Amino acid sequence: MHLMSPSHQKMEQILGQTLQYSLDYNLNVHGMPTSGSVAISDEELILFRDEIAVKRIPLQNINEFKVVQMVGSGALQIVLKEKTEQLCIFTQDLLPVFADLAKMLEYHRETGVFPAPDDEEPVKTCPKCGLVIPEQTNICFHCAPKGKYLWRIVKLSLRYKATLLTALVATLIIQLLWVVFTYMKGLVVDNYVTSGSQDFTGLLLMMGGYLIIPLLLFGLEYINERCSSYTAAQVGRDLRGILFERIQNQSMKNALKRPTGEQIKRIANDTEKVQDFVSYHGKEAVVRVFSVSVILAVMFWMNWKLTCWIVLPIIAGFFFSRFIFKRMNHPFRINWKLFSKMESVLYDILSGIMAVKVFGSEKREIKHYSGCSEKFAHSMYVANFYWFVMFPVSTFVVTLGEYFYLYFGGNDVLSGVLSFGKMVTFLSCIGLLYAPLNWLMQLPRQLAQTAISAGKIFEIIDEKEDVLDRGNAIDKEIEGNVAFEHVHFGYKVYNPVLKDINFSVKKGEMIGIVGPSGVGKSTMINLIMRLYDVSNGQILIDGTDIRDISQHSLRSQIGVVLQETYLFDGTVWDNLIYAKPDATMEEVVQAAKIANAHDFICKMPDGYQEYIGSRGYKLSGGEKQRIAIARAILRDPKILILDEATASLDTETEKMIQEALKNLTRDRTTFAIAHRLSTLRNADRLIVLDGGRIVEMGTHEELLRHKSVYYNLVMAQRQTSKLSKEPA
Ligand SMILES: Nc1ncnc2c1ncn2[C@@H]1O[C@H](COP(=O)(O)OP(=O)(O)OP(=O)(O)O)[C@@H](O)[C@H]1O
Repeated sequence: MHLMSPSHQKMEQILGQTLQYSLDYNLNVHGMPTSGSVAISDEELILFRDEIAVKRIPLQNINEFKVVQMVGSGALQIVLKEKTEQLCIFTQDLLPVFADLAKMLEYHRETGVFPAPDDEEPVKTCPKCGLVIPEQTNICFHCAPKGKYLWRIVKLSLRYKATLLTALVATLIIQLLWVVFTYMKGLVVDNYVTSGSQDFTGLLLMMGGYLIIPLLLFGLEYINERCSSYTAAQVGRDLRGILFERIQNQSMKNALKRPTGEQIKRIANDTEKVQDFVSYHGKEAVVRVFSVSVILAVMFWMNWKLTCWIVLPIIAGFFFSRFIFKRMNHPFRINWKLFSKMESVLYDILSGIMAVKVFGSEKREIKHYSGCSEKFAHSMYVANFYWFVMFPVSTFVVTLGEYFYLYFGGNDVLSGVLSFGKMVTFLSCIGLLYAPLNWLMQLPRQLAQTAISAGKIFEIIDEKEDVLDRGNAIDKEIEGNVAFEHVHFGYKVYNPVLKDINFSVKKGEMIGIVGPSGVGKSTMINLIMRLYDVSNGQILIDGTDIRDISQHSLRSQIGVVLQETYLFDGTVWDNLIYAKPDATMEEVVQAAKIANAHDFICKMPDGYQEYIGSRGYKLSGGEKQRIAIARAILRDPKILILDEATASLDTETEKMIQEALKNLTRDRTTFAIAHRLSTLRNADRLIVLDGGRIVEMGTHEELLRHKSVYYNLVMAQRQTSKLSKEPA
């Protein structure tokens, strides 16, 4: 449930009835902070103030719900029979949430149905803390279980148990060897230096034995580095693979809700952070904790009283870092967001470099990007501020132990309780102890960053898909009969674009879809391709609901030519065979010939192997379009979709492309959208949309005779064409 205040259940208890929605407002009439909620049950709207129901209005008495924007705030209003009443006021950030609530209530008023919050996500608030979840995320980062994310990374790394454990064991042995090495130093001092034994041979043997340790350390370091790097590289690869696959398979709705730059950041940058954690920080954390435990055990064994003086400040330091760590998450989250924003802006500017140049907005974009960069730099400083405080304070607190030791240990040596060699060994142990401790004190910063990156990765991986293959979905060879039965659709369920659409098309028919801009023509073909699922009703292909056909099978039998053809960075050949990777040379050339593309391809210096650059920038609009048609021909689709396929072309090129399209549409079910109505004159039938509904259907001549919406559109276009001297 998304429209649910944190006190939703409590309000249900107070009222003794189930609530459909509830939302908290936060300002009183004077604009001062207050706490209250608006709750909607099946029958009533109830206004709560400080958990007391202060107003109850039957829904049937309300004629309209609306949200008005004020200076820095907003208000929810209801229109009753005689008056308009302001129900509550809230801060600007809650405006979208309340606007969604108002739309959903309007939808209920018109249809009697409460849009199910699980069908749609108009507003997302965390049920635990009540904070609004940002639109492009599905989790509340305030409450997200950071430890769980880190644990999932560990589990992923366990796929490479052998190398991971080898690295871990090698590092543990390295740490142990350092302890032995240090202990031996004390033995040398006590037995050979301060004892006055004059045993030079013994000293030499001892030093010889010493040499084995650095040699072992060398070998173990090599094993450790090799295994760690290997494991990290594999985990990074796996994570990028899983994430990329997930992003590829997500629905259009999910794909569009995050800026591209942000998705790139997640795949490239966040997986790298996780990789660093696996290769270094995660494993080292285990090893350093182990080292600290072993060294402390040795020290307690040697002299527990002196060790206590060392341990007390460490405990104080530990609690201090814990306190700071909790406060570091929020600034690092902001820092992540600003970095992601900076990447998105960069991606947007670079992708639209043509528009930037055309509008001469270089300076504006430089300022725009610098602004983002500046904010990011500031957030980095703020995020690290806690760290600047924590690190020196913790280091000071922890090293106090060394001062205590020097004083009390020195007293013991002077009073003969402790040997000088033991004191040296103990001092070395303190040195050994502080090295991992210092490292561990830096860990919170790394953990905070890794947990945020891991959270962002798992957020996408765990995302609930809204367009899924049904359990019994089949791969079906389709013929091309299409039927819409009572189809309703809205990108937001309470904001319908298409309403009760009914028609059926026989295989091989050509259907033109016409209507004013924004009426839902492209939406209709998006539904045929199942880029979105209908909100109500069904679309049948050869009598089967398209939700029962696997998405791969369905889309592989649909060909699309859009107004804006997307060509990938590569050669003409690469782009042509994108539609059919196993196409032969003959098939490709044949398709290019039918699409009237072969001649211009052959005129290019490298012919089919000509490199056409990013988005095919070396080609003209008409050439790109003919490549797109050749691609559609190669695919040999049963259903063809032409969305403004000739809109941006001059008359000469359009003629050429119309010819190519005629070849393409033969014997295929075709849905064509075109604003230039003359291009649809030959369609078998035209579907005319207005206000989200089909208002007319028939041939060009029939609809002209009908003298209604289509007739008016044609006349209006003829009028404009006369002025511009273009064919209508
Ligand atoms: N991904 C989307 N998310 C939310 N709303 C959308 C989305 N795509 C389109 N819309 C809205 O749906 C409505 C129908 O859009 P659609 O593109 O289907 O219209 P159209 O008839 O094809 O328009 P045009 O002729 O201008 O291309 C518009 O109000 C549009 O703003």
